[in-house]
Amino acid sequence: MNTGQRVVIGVDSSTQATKAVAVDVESGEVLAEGRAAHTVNGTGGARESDPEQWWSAFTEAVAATGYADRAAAVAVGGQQHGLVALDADGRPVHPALLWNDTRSAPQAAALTERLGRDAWAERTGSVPTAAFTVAKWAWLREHHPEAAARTAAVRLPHDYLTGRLTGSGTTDRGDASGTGWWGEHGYDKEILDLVGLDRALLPEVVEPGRAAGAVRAGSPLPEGIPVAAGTGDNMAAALGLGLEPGLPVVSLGTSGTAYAVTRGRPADRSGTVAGFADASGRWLPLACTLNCTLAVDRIAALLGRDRADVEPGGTAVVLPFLDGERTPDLPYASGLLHGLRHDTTPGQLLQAAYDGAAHALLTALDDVLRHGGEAADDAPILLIGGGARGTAWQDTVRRLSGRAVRIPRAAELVALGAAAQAAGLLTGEEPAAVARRWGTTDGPLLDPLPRDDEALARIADTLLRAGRLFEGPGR
Ligand SMILES: Nc1ncnc2c1ncn2[C@@H]1O[C@H](COP(=O)(O)OP(=O)(O)O)[C@@H](O)[C@H]1O
Ligand SMILES: O=C(CO)[C@@H](O)[C@H](O)COP(=O)(O)O
Repeated sequence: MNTGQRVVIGVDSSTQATKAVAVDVESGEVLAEGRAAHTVNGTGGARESDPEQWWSAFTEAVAATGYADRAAAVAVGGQQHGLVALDADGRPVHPALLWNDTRSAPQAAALTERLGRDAWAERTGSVPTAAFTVAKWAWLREHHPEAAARTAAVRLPHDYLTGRLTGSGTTDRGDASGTGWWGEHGYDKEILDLVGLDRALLPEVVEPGRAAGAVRAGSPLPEGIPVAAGTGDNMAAALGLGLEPGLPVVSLGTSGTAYAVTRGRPADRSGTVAGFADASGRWLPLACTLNCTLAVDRIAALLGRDRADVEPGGTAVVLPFLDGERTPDLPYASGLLHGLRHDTTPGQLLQAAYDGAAHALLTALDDVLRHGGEAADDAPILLIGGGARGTAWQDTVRRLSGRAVRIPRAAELVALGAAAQAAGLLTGEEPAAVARRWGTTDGPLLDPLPRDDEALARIADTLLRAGRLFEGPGR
């Protein structure tokens, strides 16, 4: 063992699992990884998890690295938007309402109507959809008023875990920007009043580069080591990639996301692009879909095929909106198959599911770059998340974007971003600079394929004509 070696732990508490990496601060070598799964409960539009289970998974994944007792600093990246409402003893008053829970769609629509799209985009950077915490809090108040009344603290998933480590209520600008009640100048009192939420229930927003606190007793980590602010998982991945303005990222996981770091503050009144803050003082315009790898894997299973077993050609369109959809904003949608012919093959249907899942992300990419004002038309896409390992996903992104694609060899970029934030506390460097020094984007560059405008047009046309099939109750 190298006794002078400094090790940090970075954690990704995502929808399906917690992943932890132990990283050498100097070289960036990932020394060990740990993982523990979560349960997501709910049918129809409901998606809930037990925050206590996140904490158990956190301790299990961190301990599984084998480096917990040697860690010099730690940070947590977490799934965005989830509502964790705690009572005065720090216990959840209700299971956490996750980012992909669409029951809050009516509340999002009512809130959007109340202030108007322009005001939301101007004040918070985003027009709220069902994903945003503000809509979830409004849903909780409406459907479980007794739980809302008992709430003494409102947290996001990464705030909850950071709070379990430090004993303090903290968040950061990146994750706060996904709530719908935070703007460039802090919490928005008028929006909080609109949803009857007391500012005193919210965590302190820790400045980039500052610590959230120190580890207290009761975790596998050494007492007293610094805990960095942490952030939302997409912001953590941006740190983990050492992202510079103009470089587009597409992440293929439970959610699909397309984003870039920008110097300008985005404000898209159409709502396609969310104007998130990043974790370092810049911005992170981002488009997010609810149906990505899980939906395509489900369709492969229905077809009885391996997920890589795709075939080109045909006229079928699959809109794999198994969970409703957020981009486009169709929370009541379900999956749709159109354009089936006698000669359509199962492999073509599976390819159509990949195309349908990638379509919204890749068409939103230009908007993402434009809304931050730093478009680089021919920059390669950095392709990350579990799906980036699959050749069918890689080829779909190349064919529907017309861009080259780089596949970073580093797999756990959210956890690595959290590790870079923790390392930055020790070395005084910017976390993104730490990640660049670690060479986290190294990996193969795949050439672009000619953009398949025909497939894109076919999907766009089906979406347009499906119209009322995707509408919800009362529309
Ligand atoms: N080799 C692969 N090819 C295609 N998809 C993959 C591959 N390996 C993992 N996946 C997909 O990656 C998903 C998990 O991605 P990940 O980014 O870890 O998820 P999360 O969003 O929960 O962090 C799984 O749903 C799985 O379908
Ligand atoms: O809601 C969003 C982004 O706005 C999602 O990207 C969540 O942050 C969940 O991510 P994963 O579980 O897919 O990592």
